[in-house]
Amino acid sequence: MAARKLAAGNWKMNGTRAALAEIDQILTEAQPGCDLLICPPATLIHAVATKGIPTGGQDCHANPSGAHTGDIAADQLRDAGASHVILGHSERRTDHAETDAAVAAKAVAAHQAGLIAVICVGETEAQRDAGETLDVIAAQLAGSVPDCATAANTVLAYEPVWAIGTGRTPTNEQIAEVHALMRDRLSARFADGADMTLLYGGSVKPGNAADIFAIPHVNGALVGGASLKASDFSPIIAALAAA
Ligand SMILES: O=C(CO)COP(=O)(O)O
Repeated sequence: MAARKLAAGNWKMNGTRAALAEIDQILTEAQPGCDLLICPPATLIHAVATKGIPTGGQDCHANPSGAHTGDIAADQLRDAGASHVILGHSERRTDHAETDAAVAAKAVAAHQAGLIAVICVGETEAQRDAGETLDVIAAQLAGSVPDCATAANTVLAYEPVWAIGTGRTPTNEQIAEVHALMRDRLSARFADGADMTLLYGGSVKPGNAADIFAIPHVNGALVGGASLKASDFSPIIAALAAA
């Protein structure tokens, strides 16, 4: 099997039920050969999943249940209709001090619940400026991706922290360098690492999507702001389908 193409939208803390009309519009733009995923806020997971589009959470707890006010278990996401969960997003790593080990434990919980883990890695601007990007990514991959990862249960997303929500993107060469490293490390560690879907995320827009999808080992995108409106997300889906 080859890596599947995936256009994933991360709605972050945006959207109320009024936003569900966008899902209907996005569904009309679905393309053969390109998987779709919407990760809405937890309050909308069930409603989005009910529309028949693959749906993901944005985090889960490492434990299956218990006294963890405000948290959500992988099984609960699954019960609400989710098939995926984003883990280790830089906003979680920063806002909630999530370590690589915590992300890996969440990924194990996600796999046990039958969810596909979308595990995020990415360097800060200071780390890039210091020439540490490849070391940072390699360390995050080693620490955040659990041994039970397979191409069927895990997707990786490279999201440079400095490119998220800023309108800035790395050069194609910089993206290519990181995705090649990811492919190498995953292939060396996992029997089917060559088939794992690798996403790029960070200021993906209709205007830059086709260029980014032409980069080797970029199998799709994890899109923030431009996934909130079908008018922005649909051309990105079309660009991926055409890549
Ligand atoms: O963080 C992101 C997706 O998870 C990227 O967000 P933007 O597309 O808004 O830069």
